[in-house]
Amino acid sequence: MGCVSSSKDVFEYHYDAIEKTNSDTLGRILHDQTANTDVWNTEIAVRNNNDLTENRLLNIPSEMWDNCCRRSGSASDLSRDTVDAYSPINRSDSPLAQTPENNYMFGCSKYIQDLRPNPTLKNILAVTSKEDSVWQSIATTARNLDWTVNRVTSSEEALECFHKGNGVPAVAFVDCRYQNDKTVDAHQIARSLRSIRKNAHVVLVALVRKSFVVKNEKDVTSILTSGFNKIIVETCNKNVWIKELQQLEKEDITMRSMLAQQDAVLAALDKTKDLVIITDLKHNIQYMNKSGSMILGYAAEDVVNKPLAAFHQLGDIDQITKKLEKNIEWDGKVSWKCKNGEHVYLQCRASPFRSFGKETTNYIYVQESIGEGHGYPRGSVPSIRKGSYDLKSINSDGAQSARRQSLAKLHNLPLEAPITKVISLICTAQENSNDQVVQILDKVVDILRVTELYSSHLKTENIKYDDPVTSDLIGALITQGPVHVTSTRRSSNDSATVKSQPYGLGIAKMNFMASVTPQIKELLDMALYWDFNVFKLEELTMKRPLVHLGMNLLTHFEVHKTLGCDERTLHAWLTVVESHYHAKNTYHNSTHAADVLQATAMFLEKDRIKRLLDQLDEACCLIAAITHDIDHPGKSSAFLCNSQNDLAILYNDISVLESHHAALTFKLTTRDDRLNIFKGLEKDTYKVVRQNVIDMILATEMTKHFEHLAKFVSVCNKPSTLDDAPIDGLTPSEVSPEILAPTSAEEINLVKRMLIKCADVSNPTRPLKMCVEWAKRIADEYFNQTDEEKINHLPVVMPMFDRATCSIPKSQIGFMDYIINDMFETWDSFIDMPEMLYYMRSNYQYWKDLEEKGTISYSDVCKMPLATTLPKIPESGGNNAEN
Ligand SMILES: Nc1ncnc2c1ncn2[C@@H]1O[C@@H]2COP(=O)(O)O[C@H]2[C@H]1O
Repeated sequence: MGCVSSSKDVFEYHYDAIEKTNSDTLGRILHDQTANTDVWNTEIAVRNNNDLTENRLLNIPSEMWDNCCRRSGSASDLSRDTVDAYSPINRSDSPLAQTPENNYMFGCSKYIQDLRPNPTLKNILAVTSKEDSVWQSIATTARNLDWTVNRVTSSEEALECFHKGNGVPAVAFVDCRYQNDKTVDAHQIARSLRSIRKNAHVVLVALVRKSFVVKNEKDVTSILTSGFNKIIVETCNKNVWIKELQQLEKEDITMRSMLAQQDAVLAALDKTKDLVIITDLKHNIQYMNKSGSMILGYAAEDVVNKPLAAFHQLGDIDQITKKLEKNIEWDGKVSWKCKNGEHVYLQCRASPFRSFGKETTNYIYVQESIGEGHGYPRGSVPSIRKGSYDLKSINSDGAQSARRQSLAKLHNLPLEAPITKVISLICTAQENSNDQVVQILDKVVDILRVTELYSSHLKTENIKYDDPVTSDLIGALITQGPVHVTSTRRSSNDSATVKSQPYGLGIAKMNFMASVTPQIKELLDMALYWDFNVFKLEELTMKRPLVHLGMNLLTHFEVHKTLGCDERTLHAWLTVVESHYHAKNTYHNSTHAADVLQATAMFLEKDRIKRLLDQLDEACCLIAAITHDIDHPGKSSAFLCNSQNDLAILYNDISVLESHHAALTFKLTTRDDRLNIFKGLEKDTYKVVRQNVIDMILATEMTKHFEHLAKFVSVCNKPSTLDDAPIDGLTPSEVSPEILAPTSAEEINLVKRMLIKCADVSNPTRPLKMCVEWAKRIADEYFNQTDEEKINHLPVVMPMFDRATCSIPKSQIGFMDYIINDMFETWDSFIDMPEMLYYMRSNYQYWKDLEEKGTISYSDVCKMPLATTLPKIPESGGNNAEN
């Protein structure tokens, strides 16, 4: 007894034929007789024509099938190993299946292993008009093996069983022994059954007489062609039926279960939003899922058997296919051509797939789509794009795939951050753009995705400085944390301890100005001119310029009223604050604070700023200016880090000084009601003030200079009025108000940061006399630091700032070139302050001239007479430079 059945049977049968010479079944006779051609060909035809799905599931591609069948004429060619390896049942045990390439996308062996045949499938429908001993033998054996057996006596009844849908038999035995039996028409049953899709997986067995297979090759062919899977020769031998039924259960029914499972997998592929394409080895598309059709607009028939390259936009598909041909996975972006001529740019992972054996059998392309539960309209690509740009840099291992998923999820969160909106807008723009633009925009998106969006990529080591002094200065200013960390020596005299100086609270008067000398009063009358002489004030007030200028300007801006405190508190606060500036510092003392306050007040007077800021903003700006360097030790943050100062330890080497200035401001102010200028504020208002003041103080940190500047330029550099608007050929009426002055809270914050930053380093834009004085003072402070570093064997942060050798003009030219000039040009275009720019430019020239003359040292500069070199102030400028 034997049979010719499914593709797998062909191999196993073939193997049996090699192995066993003692043939006792007709099947083997059948094989022997037909080993050479027609029946095999017919069998293949049945497979390929009637049951493509099965062929795919069995993982025996037609070329392999062909090869093996071709070889069936010389059975000894086929080694046992090869046959075993091809056998789905044996494959998982075969050496081939256990090779390391199991990492490789391997085919169904795993699934076959995993598969547990559904016990409810063990039911047989016997279709025969005559219940003879052969049928009794089949039925008894089957029931003993736990099969359910039902019998019907006509074709109609048989088809009825399949049409009703419930409990459709897994196996149908059709009696084909009686050629003239009109009640059971085997061909009709087979054809009707196969015409209904849901019955495609039923195992149809033809029960025939021995003479049928021995003599009628044509009839064998015809019965297989009509849709039968197996031909079994009649027998009453129960052992034969046991073997047949076991084979049916283990193989045929298992195969049917797998087919059902594959259908489920295909249905799942059709439900996924990812676009999946499978090609053969020649890169012809074999399968594209529904998402593919939805996104690209093609029906499956449009693409199947077409070369993949026909649906690809750029020529780089070759690069992908070449990788795949070398069995290398490929990950990257692919531009697919849609049916309507548009293009979709998707992140794709292409993998070789090996269904069996050692060779690749297919290539699988999965394009990841992430996002909303939409019904895949063609325009739904933004969600896919989101995935695509997130996934760009990701390689091909599983961990990165997981990361890809979480990134994708992150981007799907309803985050309302402006940057996510921007990215979303860019993605929308990409949809209608050509590839070149898409690629450029992808790069833009990549840049936008970085967290430190506005931090400058201008690193110390990347800047080409004109000279070493500039290199030292700018490098030190824009570098965070400790420098020259090679030294492990600890400083023995950390200098940043907070030293309170004695101060008197009782002197505050309601009318502070009444108590000051006429000279001071006269000077303070000029407090809102750019050429206000703060050094004169320093001198007249015996180094207490901050209290005097502070009272003058804070009352001018009515800060006490805004804060709800009296002038007495204001005065007490200023007194305490000033006392916490170190008078011994040549630069970072209360005169510098007064200078920054004065510049801040001047900026606040500008129309554009007035329009933007309310009184609370003004108060915050003035308070931040007054306190921004409180308790400055006269050494840089880098020095504090290098010397492991307590402050550096407290603030983890991050924004050490600025953090300290801000923290001390609030500590001092709030610890004593008599000087607590915030006491009168509502809790929420206080929070806002605190936040604002801290933000502005921190903004003075020079390591963030380029970041703040870039942000300001990109966000706030718009025309202030419609009259200023005619940019890019637009007339004022054509300019929408949104592109004018900044309005959002964030934009206002940027303006305030820029304001205090400019005030903080405005000294090179002051009248020459003051500019030079500041330059000498800062250089002196730097020299002191260098001296101290050398004495204490600390890393020298700015070695060029050596009292004996340093070129002051060079340091100023460098400072202006890298920090000041661009910043003030930008600021001037925002607030319109020509005198500031005028001084800046003429001062720059002054330093250039000095450098040319070789007047470079600190003492040289000190000796230079300034009066004669003072420039003329332009019309709108100050009038007080010589005070
Ligand atoms: N005229 C100047 N020449 C060189 N450096 C300066 C000058 N003015 C200010 N700076 C530096 O700029 C820094 C701004 O922040 P700080 O006030 O903390 O410290 C300041 C000095 O280090």
